[in-house]
Amino acid sequence: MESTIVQRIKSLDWSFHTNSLHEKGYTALPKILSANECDNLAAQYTQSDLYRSTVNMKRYQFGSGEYKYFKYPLPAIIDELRQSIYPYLSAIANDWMLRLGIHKAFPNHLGELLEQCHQIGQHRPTPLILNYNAGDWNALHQDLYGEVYFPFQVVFFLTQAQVDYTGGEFIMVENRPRMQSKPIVLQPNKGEAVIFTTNFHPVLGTKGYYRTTMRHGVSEVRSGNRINLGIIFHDAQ
Ligand SMILES: O=C(O)CCC(=O)C(=O)O
Ligand SMILES: [Fe+2]
Repeated sequence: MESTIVQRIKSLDWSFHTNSLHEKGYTALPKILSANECDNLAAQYTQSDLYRSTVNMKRYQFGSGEYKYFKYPLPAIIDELRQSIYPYLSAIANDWMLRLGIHKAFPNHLGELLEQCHQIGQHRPTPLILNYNAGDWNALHQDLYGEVYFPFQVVFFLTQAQVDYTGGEFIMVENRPRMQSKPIVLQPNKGEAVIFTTNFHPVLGTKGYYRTTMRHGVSEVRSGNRINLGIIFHDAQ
């Protein structure tokens, strides 16, 4: 992959992905990171000076496995991904707020959103790298971290299903008011990504838009090692 991150993000079919986010609350992106970029990010898992904290998932009953939150300054590739994807999503986020009658407008640039986070004491970076071995899993959850939050996040798959690991499907559950929940199971390839709602998804009903809430997690890894990069846009308290 010769092109810059900005060029790769720009060349995505944003009208397709925008539609898919509106319709389903998530969208699966094609390969964005090269195998080499994935390997480098995964190999940096043990480089402790890059991270501000390490979470043992079992200890907090979040599932089983381990993840680490990056420190500022973020590695350049993560910063570029986060900055370049954000503006496409802030436009959709603003449509969602209008549809749901929520008086909230997200700025067009990530820097301004982070500024809003800082003003209310949310200073800590949220991009993270997750590492699962056989038997590990991630309980259904949301990544909100404070009063200011951005309604989308992105997860990049740094290892290859059926080669590096088996099991470990990416799971989303859409909770529909007064209806049974919708399960969504994805197993993207290495270098691919999924954009999904952090909290809720506006769905058009007979009386206008209503919200469903979505949670995400990971099914048990049956064998091997699965490493993913999560990009959350808001800073944490
Ligand atoms: O490992 C995964 O695919 C789940 C990652 C996750 O929970 C996140 O990116 O917020
Ligand atoms: Fe998460």
